[in-house]
Amino acid sequence: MASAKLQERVPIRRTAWKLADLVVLSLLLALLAHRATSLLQGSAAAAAAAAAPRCWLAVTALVCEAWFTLLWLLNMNCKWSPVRFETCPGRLLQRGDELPAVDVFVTTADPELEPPVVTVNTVLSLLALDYPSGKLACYVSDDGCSALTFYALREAAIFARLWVPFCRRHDVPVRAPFVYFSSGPEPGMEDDQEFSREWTFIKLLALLQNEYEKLVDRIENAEVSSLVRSDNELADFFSADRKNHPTIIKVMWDNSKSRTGEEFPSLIYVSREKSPKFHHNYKAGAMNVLTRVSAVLTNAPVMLNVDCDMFANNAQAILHAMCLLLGFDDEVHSGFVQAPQIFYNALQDDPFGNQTEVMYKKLGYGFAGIQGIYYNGTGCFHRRKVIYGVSPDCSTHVKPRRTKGSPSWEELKVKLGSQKELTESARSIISGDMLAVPIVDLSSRIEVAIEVSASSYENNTSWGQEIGWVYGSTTEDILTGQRIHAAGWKSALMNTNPPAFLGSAPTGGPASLTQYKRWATGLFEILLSRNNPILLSLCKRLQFRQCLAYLVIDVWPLRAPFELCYSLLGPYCLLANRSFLPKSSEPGFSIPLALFLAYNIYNFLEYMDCRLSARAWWNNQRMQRIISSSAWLLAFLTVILKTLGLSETVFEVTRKDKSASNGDGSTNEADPGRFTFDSSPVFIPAAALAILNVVAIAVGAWRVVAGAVEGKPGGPGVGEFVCCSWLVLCLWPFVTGLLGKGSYGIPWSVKLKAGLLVAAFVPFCR
Ligand SMILES: O=c1ccn([C@@H]2O[C@H](COP(=O)(O)OP(=O)(O)O[C@H]3O[C@H](CO)[C@@H](O)[C@H](O)[C@H]3O)[C@@H](O)[C@H]2O)c(=O)[nH]1
Ligand SMILES: [Mn+2]
Repeated sequence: MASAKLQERVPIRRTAWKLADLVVLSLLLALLAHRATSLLQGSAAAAAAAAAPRCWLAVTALVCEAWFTLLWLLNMNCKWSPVRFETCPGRLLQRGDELPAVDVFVTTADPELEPPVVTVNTVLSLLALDYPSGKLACYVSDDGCSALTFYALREAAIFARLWVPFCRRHDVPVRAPFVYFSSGPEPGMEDDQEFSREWTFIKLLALLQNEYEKLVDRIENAEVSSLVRSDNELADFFSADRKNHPTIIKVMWDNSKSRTGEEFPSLIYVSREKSPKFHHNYKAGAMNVLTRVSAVLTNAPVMLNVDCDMFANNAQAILHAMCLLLGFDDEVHSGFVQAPQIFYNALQDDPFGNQTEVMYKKLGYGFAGIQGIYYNGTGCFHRRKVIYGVSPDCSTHVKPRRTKGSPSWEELKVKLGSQKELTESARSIISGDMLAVPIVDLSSRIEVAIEVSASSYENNTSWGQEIGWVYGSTTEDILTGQRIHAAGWKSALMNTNPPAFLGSAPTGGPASLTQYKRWATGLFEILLSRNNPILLSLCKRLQFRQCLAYLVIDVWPLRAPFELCYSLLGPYCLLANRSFLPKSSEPGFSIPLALFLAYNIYNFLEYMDCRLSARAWWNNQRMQRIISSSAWLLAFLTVILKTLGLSETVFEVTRKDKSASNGDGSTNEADPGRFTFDSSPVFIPAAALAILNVVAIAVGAWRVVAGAVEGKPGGPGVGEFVCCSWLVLCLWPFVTGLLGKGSYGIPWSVKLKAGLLVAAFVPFCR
């Protein structure tokens, strides 16, 4: 086996980075020490003078700085020992072994926010992947219960009959039609072929392009209301209310009916039952239904899940994943295999700070070196048995009795629910090897599939708890990944060139901040739940360092109050004529100065290390301040309100732009990189912070000019001015937004509320 290793785990050396980590850490500690000693001296002096110590300003600063130090330590732990994995799919093919079947899940929820053309491209790219057609099945979950999505997929299935064989025969690199047809024929593809073959190829290509354009045209101009009435297959949608309807499952294509040479994987449409009586648990609920439906239909031992906007960008994606699923001596090393989330519509220099590339390369590889990369919700291959809550040491045989920490077969049956076909399929998955034989005739099993997708099916079972995708957080991916790691599994980061999948990142202020708010909300829900990493590490098998690594992400919403507090200190001091940092004349001044420089240089170098631009660094560090004072802060407050029973958290679906149909990644916005606003409350705190800092600088500067500072030794110095100016630079989109027009301007309602917040703050600065 060693001669033909399918994968290699390569530790990444980072000695210089470790030193830099320690430099920043020691500066943070020096700052804390300086703060603590001057606090002690201050209170001693106050005691001697029998005056009440007025030290709360310094105490606030100390608490925040202690928090920042803790965060730095958490980050250091996470990044300390990164690894990457190399995969060799060529060897997999050479081995000629049989490959395990894969069930592919695509989720969509709203035909308005997620245009069906986008979903269709994703599905086509997956159907055409390099993998035996009989071993792949694609399930599309439609939480929107949309006739249009159904119609689009049915049309796509017809197109797939031409598309899939074409892609495989001509080894098309990217198999999402919109990418292929927008990039023109691959250079070299026709070069070395004879003239006649080239000519037929070009003719075929023209035919396909024409067919694709017709497909897009049909989808975009479909008259849904008349279709539902005239088309028999669409009749189910006629009276369907998306929040209250029975399950609709249709086999759009059954591969076993393919003619030889024209095979392509089965395609199944699933719109699970919705009923006002049951919470549907958003994407996690959809994934659990897909898991059960596929269990009774094709029951593949491996499941791949992608969001509807995430097309396969590397034809060998599944083969690479197989290298990691099959390539370890012990399968515990790859409970799941996650591909990085990379974006195709990425705007230059990441203006909205949501391309997360540095996060992947620094934190993601760091996680990979501990217990494994986090599950990211999309582009991930799961072992089905892992999803069934099986722990690594009980995986080869279903024990009749309980073995340490793992459920017995009887228990598992209760947990999975009583449906016979489902429990039987689960039994074969848990006890069998990776080569369980798929069931052939799909249409004979539809009734059963409908049964297991009922809203009430999960009552008195463990779905959403110990089995399947975990409920209770709008960031179900991190939560589910944590549960898998807590069961003792490790995970592998799959890094391919070109990237395995590409998705779309939201653009514009409202969409980006809403997405960050949802993530932070979900993360806070995780922290407050019994599935928080600390408990999982104490009571289960989540490794301690992995727990600390998860905390780096999970504490996003908790960072907001600390960062807000700290960013209020500067303007407070300028307004109140006080200071919280050492003066430039004092020896302690060099500590915050060095820290400020070291921290920013460190971050800047990380961007350089990832081959990103200086502009991308600036945009991200700026967005960090904006996100913290808007999205994370609101998420923090929302969850507090939810805990008090005053509000609910919802999964707000991110809008995906339709660039998949026009093919050039362009948006309607004149300047897509410029920050846009709407009247959402998420903008209020950041707008208030921008106004406050501008006012504070004006007041502070006026005092300097009027010479009012000299008389008072405790007044602000350079440090406070730098803090406020830096914040104004970071919040610059908001500063210009105060005067901007249209979507580039902050709406009056937001400005008014922000103004009121500032007015409420100023009286404190006396
Ligand atoms: O009720 C719902 C809501 C959402 N979705 C699907 O969930 C996916 C992710 O939703 P999206 O709005 O695109 O969220 P993003 O912020 O882009 O997604 C990231 O964050 C989510 C967790 O917050 C993860 O689930 C995703 O995989 C991850 O890409 C999409 O395919 C949706 O169709 C459903 O199926 N049902
Ligand atoms: Mn998305």
